[in-house]
Amino acid sequence: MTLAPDLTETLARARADLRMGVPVVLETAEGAALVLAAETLDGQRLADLRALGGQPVLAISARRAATLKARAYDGDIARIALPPDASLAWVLGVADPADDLKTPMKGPLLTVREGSADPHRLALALVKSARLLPAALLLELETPETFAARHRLTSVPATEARALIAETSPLHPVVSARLPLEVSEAGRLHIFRPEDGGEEHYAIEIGQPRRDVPVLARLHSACFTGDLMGSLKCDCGPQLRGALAQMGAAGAGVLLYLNQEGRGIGLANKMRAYSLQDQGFDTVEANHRLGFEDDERDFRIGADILKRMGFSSVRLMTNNPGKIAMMEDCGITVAERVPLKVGENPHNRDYLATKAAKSGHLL
Ligand SMILES: Nc1nc2c(ncn2[C@@H]2O[C@H](COP(=O)(O)OP(=O)(O)OP(=O)(O)O)[C@@H](O)[C@H]2O)c(=O)[nH]1
Ligand SMILES: [Zn+2]
Repeated sequence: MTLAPDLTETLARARADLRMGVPVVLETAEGAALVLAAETLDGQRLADLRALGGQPVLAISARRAATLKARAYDGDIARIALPPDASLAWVLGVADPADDLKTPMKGPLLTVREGSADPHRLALALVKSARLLPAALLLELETPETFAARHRLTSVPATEARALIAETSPLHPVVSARLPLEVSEAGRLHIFRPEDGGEEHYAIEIGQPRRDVPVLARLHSACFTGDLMGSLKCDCGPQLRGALAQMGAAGAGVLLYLNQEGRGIGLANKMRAYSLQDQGFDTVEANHRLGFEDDERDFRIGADILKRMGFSSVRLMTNNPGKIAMMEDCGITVAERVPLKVGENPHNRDYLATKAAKSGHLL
């Protein structure tokens, strides 16, 4: 018997540590590396890192590297050698594009090309899954065997973690209860919880949809600003209410409310993107400058929930062809696309036009 955490639980701990600014250790085939998330780094930990000796490396995504004009020898990521005199502000400036225009980074940024980039890639995947900016400091450890235990740090076996982090965590139904809604008194809310300590996702079932014919369905990604605050910058609120209203009128349907705020980058990063949009960048460019892809959502989650609820075929309410392709890939038949065009206003007109031009949304 062991009470020790398994790999999934260890990764959840590592994410929590990184969010608080606590370093974690990656055990690699060659040794081990200390990892710190750039976003939550502080002056003391930077000094502690330097005191260990060696050459710290700041890993960023190729997207961010393109903005900073740093060479990304590793394809999808770049490894910048931390200059000896680099301050905390310097590290944060590489990670966060907020002041790119006001105070452009002074180059050239020296990027590393020798050795394996695998630990750096994994570190970036970890900080991203912790909803932090995709930038991490790594230092190869001289005495890997005892380091984590001596400093009471979470230690992650890199090879096994790499495979696990690419997978979608299994989801389990927790509870469901009757929830009368304005659009239909026959509402029911289901809660699904992932095994990896991540956010729960919800399904709202309206009426008693048949499982043997395509169900009217909507995969809605959380948007705190649009869904709850009535933000005019996007069309999420009207889409959410419009979809529920159509399901209510039809007497049956299922709406998945997926907690993938900001197309999977989290609310804090979405607000960073909004700041960049105020500097003149569009929704896609803003994500790229932050180091993210324009859409970081994992749509397998939605397909898994539908299957768990017994649905295999949907009439999908969306304007996003990517969602349709992803559902089909995940084994859900999209029998019909039901357009969902509501809520255009002067503030979101450019946002919607960009989605049509760059993300292939159907107008
Ligand atoms: N990163 C980022 N996310 C945004 C921005 N505006 C809205 N979002 C997020 O985008 C998601 C909206 O997704 P959906 O409503 O599923 O929209 P969609 O993928 O365009 O597809 P359909 O609405 O189905 O046509 C929500 O998670 C919002 O929080 C933005 O400017 N930047
Ligand atoms: Zn929105």
